[in-house]
Amino acid sequence: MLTIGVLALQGAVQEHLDCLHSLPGVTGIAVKKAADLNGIDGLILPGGESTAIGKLLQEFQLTPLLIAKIRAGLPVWGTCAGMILLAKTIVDQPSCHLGLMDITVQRNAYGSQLNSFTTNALIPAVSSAPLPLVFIRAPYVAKAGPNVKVLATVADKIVAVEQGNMLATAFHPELTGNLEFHKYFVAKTGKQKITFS
Ligand SMILES: NC(=O)CC[C@H](N)C(=O)O
Repeated sequence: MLTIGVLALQGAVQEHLDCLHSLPGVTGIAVKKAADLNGIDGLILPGGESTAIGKLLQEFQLTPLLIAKIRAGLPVWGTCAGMILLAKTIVDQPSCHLGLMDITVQRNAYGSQLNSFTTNALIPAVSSAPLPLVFIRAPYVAKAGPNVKVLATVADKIVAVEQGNMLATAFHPELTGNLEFHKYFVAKTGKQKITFS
């Protein structure tokens, strides 16, 4: 059984847990405090509001611990606000949060909540069929370093990236009913014991 944590300070936590629980051989747990990080095989940083999540990480003294665990190789996947938390640089902001991924992100890059949209894209690394992508006050990657693999672009903007043990998507696979991205991340935890049909 693989255990995947979902950072549960704010945002779309339950939606990710529901997706994880629908995968055979996978259990999802809500991560609220340092002790919850023990024994997890991977961690999802959900969408929500990156400033709020960043503040709560500081308040609960989780920032240095998370940085250390991810640097040590803990597989992590940031969705939307989670992508912003992972970024080394945030456009027009003097500081970052975890600052681990070699990407520059533009927050709210598509406008306000009203400009949220859904589209489909083929992401060959993840699935042979086009995947539904939901963008909600989403960021995009304005710049990616040489060690960053671009997994997906939409209208020439980078929206999914991978760097070693880190995966980040500007969109929300947990809101689509399509589990391909969750399967991809679970497989990425390195324990390929699980093969999904
Ligand atoms: N859906 C999301 O996670 C939105 C992210 C949010 N706009 C932020 O900047 O933190």
